[in-house]
This record gives sequence, C-alpha cells and structure tokens, in this order.
Amino acid sequence: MPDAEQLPEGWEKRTSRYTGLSYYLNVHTKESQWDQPTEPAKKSGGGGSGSSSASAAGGDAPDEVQCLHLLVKHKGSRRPSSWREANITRTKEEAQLLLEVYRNKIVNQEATFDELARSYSDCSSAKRGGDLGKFGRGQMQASFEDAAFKLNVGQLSGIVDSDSGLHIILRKA
Ligand SMILES: O=C(N[C@H](Cc1nc2ccccc2[nH]1)C(=O)O)c1cc2ccccc2s1
Repeated sequence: MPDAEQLPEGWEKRTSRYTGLSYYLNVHTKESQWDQPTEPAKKSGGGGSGSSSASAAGGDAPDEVQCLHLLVKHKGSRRPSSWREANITRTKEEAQLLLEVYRNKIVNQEATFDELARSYSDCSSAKRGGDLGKFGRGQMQASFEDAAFKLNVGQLSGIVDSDSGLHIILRKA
C-alpha cells in the first residue's frame, strides 16, 4: 500500500468542500478520483479507465473555478466608484449597452478579454486582466458565483447582474 504522503507524480490530494471527503486530483487533466492513485497521472484527458469517475469524487460541479471578469458599474452599484472613475453616474441601461459592445468585440475577436478588462473594468482586478484567481462557492456574490460555476472552461458568460454592477465572465480553469 503506497504511503499516502508520497503520491505518484502528477497527483494532489484534495478535500471536497461539499462532502469533506478526500479525493485525488490529476494536476494535468484536472480529472479527480476517489481511489488513491498508484501510477503517475496521465497527461491527457478523457478515456479514464478503472477508477471511479471524476464526478464521483468532486461532483459534477467543480470545487473551485478560476475566472476573469469585466465589471461595468452604474449609479445603483453597491460602490459606484472605481480606479477608473471616482463617481460613477452612468445608468444601469448605459452599463448594459457598454458591456454588450465589449462582449461583441471579444466574440468577434476584435479585442481580447484581457485588453478590454484592463482598460474598462471597474473592478480592481482590471490590472490583472480581470483575473479573480481561483475561488470556491461562498466567496463571491451569489449571482456571480452561480453564473461562474455554470460555465465550462473557456466559456464566456452573458451579462451577469450583481450588487457591484454588470459583469461578463470568462472561465479560465
Ligand atoms: O470585489 C472586488 N472588487 C470590487 C468589484 C467587484 N465586485 C465583484 C463581485 C463578484 C466578483 C467580482 C467582483 N468585483 C471593487 O473593486 O469595487 C474584487 C477585486 C479582486 C481583485 C483580485 C482578486 C479578487 C477580487 S474581488
């Protein structure tokens, strides 16, 4: 029986925030399993054989996600101020129109998410291209969290409404 502290290359031991149970994460493919691995982690995804599926360990929903977001605040935002503008007076409708323009530019590949978030996001994460880092459930406002956890990796959200303002979200991991 391998020592639990010495996992084969490419595996990390995690604890599910939902079940409190430990599972094993393949750091290459991001697949997870209940069974303690005895072989080095495979480097490409799909076609897993034998061990219980990732969904059994971490559940279909991931424990945590990494997302970029672009936030456009409006006068009804919880804090209508940002690094861009000390006193934000645009209406929610104006914010929606702005964000639709930005989203279309990204979809049409006229600009990158990183470029537009750095220039126009009213969140302090703008200086990181909108990167919020990894977060689990319970860390972000509910409407934002719900939208983020519904996304597949690489997927761009529609316009998401939170107390902070209107967002578009790109799931990175
Ligand atoms: O709450 C933040 N910033 C607020 C705006 C805001 N409100 C949000 C609500 C949900 C997700 C991101 C959000 N960003 C502000 O600057 O007024 C955060 C900034 C950063 C920066 C880096 C990593 C996480 C975060 S969360």
